[in-house]
Amino acid sequence: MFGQPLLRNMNKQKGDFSLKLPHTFVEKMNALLQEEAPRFFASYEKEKVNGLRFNPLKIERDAFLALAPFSLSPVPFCPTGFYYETDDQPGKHPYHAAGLYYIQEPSAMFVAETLQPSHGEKVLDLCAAPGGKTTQLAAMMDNTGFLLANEIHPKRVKALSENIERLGITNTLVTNETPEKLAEYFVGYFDKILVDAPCSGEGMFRKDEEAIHYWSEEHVHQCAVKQRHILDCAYRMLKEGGILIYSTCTFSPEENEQTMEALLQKYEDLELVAIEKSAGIQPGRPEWTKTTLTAIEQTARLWPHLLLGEGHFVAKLQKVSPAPTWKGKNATSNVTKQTLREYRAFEQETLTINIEKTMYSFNQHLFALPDDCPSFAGLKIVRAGLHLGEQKKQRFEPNHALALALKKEEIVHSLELEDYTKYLRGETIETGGDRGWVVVTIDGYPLGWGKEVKGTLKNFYPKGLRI
Ligand SMILES: C[S@@+](CC[C@H](N)C(=O)[O-])C[C@H]1O[C@@H](n2cnc3c(N)ncnc32)[C@H](O)[C@@H]1O
Repeated sequence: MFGQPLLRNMNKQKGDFSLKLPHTFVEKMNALLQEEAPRFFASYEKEKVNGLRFNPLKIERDAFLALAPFSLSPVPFCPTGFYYETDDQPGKHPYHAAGLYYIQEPSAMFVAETLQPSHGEKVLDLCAAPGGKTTQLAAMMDNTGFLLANEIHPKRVKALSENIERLGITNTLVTNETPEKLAEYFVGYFDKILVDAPCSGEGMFRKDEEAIHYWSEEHVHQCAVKQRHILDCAYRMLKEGGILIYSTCTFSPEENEQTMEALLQKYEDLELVAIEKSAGIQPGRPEWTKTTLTAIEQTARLWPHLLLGEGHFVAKLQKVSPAPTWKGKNATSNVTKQTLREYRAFEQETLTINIEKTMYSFNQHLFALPDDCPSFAGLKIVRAGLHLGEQKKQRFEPNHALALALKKEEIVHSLELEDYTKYLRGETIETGGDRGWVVVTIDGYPLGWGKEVKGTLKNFYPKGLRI
């Protein structure tokens, strides 16, 4: 349902936010922006805007708009993105648990749009948690090809993995590695790489006031050093002709224009590719580089005073000369006949489809690997494609991820409920049926498993997700 959140939000005043901004940051932005600075600082007095992206892996745009009980208006630079009103609280709706959308800051949606991965490509999201861009990339790839989503921090990788599960993503390997380790494995492997870099977060001050407390000039410098190191690793993993996207949510030229300038000076075979700009998106600033590099105008800046969203920087580069080619092998199945037989017996009873992928088992857990999945021996794997379930004594127990990756017509027994809170709270539900494995659906969209035995549905909604 379309509403007018833009105008209402634009007019909401937030109080004197600029008073909380670090003094040195204010001085620096004044010096950089000069006569534009008052408009920039005025944006801190406005309420932040909220965004969500519907999930085209599960629902089409018109069906989503007909179903969503929120006030929505389109984000001009992302076809799947919408602004919503703060009072809507889409994160609390069962449609969120069903993975029909991902809540994401609107400017952040522009990054994956710039990468534009195609079906069947090999794509790396090197700094991926909590998964805003990974989930967008996987949807653009229509769950085909191979997507490696990596996150260095063990706690943050869990959130990434859960979001991938909720959105029904099946083409992704989730790893918890350093960029250096991945660079040893994947020399010249990827068609497209996203480095959504850790940064000083200046563009998020309005959304996340904690970022203000972390800010210092020293932190900006440390981030710039870290970013260059991550980019070195990304460069090694890019194949000839491959595309690299670099993005931050900060304003500082040291982390943006100057990081790109240093990268281009270091690697002669990297070239900037022009990013198409519309809807208030601005070019990067040559005058903020050390060598007044004109080509930097091809990069993009999203400013909170010029569009409805927070601050972002995006650059697109291409590797133009021959690169070493990948020498690795693809993963092969390690599954025993017995495990496969038990899974197929479950599948025949429960699903109307056969999942024909390379099967892989970690301990008793069975996964359907993404197409052309490279061998991952020695890497810290958090999720390997679609988690089908666990082999228990003489039976197969399906995983939550499988329910969330299915369409209603792929399920033999499903159950619509009048009251979803009971299911999402993990309670047992009296159904009167005796059908075995059942997928609980909301308006036909899977929420999770239940096992219906002698009139009662035993609840398999994961404990960690219960409300
Ligand atoms: C801007 S956030 C990524 C946001 C994510 N792409 C999304 O759209 O949801 C940057 C990520 O980089 C990770 N990071 C921090 N230090 C890193 C390093 N040295 N190498 C790789 N990633 C790092 C952080 O943990 C963080 O999750």
